[in-house]
Amino acid sequence: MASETVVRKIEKLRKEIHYHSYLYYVKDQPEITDYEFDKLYRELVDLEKEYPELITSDSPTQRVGGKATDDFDKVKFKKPMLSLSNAFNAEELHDFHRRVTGGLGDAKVEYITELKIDGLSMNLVYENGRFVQGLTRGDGKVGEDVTANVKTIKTIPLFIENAPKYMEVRGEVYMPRQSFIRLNKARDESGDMPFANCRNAAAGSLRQLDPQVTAGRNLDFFAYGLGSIEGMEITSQAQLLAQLERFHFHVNPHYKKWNSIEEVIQEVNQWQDSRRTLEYDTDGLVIKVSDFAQQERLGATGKDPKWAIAYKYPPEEAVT
Ligand SMILES: NC(=O)c1cc2c(N)ncc(C(N)=O)c2s1
Repeated sequence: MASETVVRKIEKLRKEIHYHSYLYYVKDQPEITDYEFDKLYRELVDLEKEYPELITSDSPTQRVGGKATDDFDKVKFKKPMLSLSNAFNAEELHDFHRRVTGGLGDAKVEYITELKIDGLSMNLVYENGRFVQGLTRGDGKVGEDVTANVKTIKTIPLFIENAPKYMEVRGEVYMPRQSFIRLNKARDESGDMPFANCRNAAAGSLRQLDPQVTAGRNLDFFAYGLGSIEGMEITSQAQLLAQLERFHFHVNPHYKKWNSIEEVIQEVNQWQDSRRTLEYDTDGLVIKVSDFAQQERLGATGKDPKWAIAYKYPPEEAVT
């Protein structure tokens, strides 16, 4: 039976490895060498081999631990995942603004803009800080349980310090462009059909039946929202993004706050071309009323929230 010192040693190693993984994969600012990291990891693997009863699902050694499955369980969301209505030009953004100010009795509105990532939306469930379940969006009411595959995504924290009792984090799983190009080259060489775009490649990689295959696809995740939550008070989208960063999630850095729809329109125009320099595909910008109380007041019609809209860029001409 493991002694108290072994238990403490294992917990210390896990915390260190989680932290250095965050620095390496999320911040891209490692503080130790790969050699030192590998030594810590090897030490934990050896201790867990010696004391298997101490292995927990949130240990960094359990990222690629799941077994292959032949289908995914379907799970009902506590809080449905809404979809976004679209705007395709400035006039439609003015219409959105008129609806928002009308619905808020002309109160002052702060907007926040975030890049719309071309991937697949996910719901990640954390209980007392431990990652316990990853669900695809599905139809917004029922998602598919792809937990074993989600665990292989290195920027998704398996354990969060000072987390609330229950928290659902929402965001986008995506495949960086460089990984997409490498994957299609390998598929071409092995005679497999190439994926049409990054989004299809991410969806195909996440819905793999074998987590070992998913682990090799270099998927990433941008956190941007919350599902059901207990034990944490957040009052705005801007505050939420800052809190998700403090929880060590990968948060897309290009979010900005604005006090007028005219500034939002300028931001939308600014990204029209410059988004092509990013390392991942985007298909627009998401514009949200930042204040959560104002979001509540505006509510949602059916599936679409009235406090957010997606501005969509025309699809890029496919490179022939
Ligand atoms: N369907 C949705 O509600 C969203 C979809 C997306 C997406 N693909 N990328 C970014 C965000 C965001 N930052 O809010 C959202 S929100």
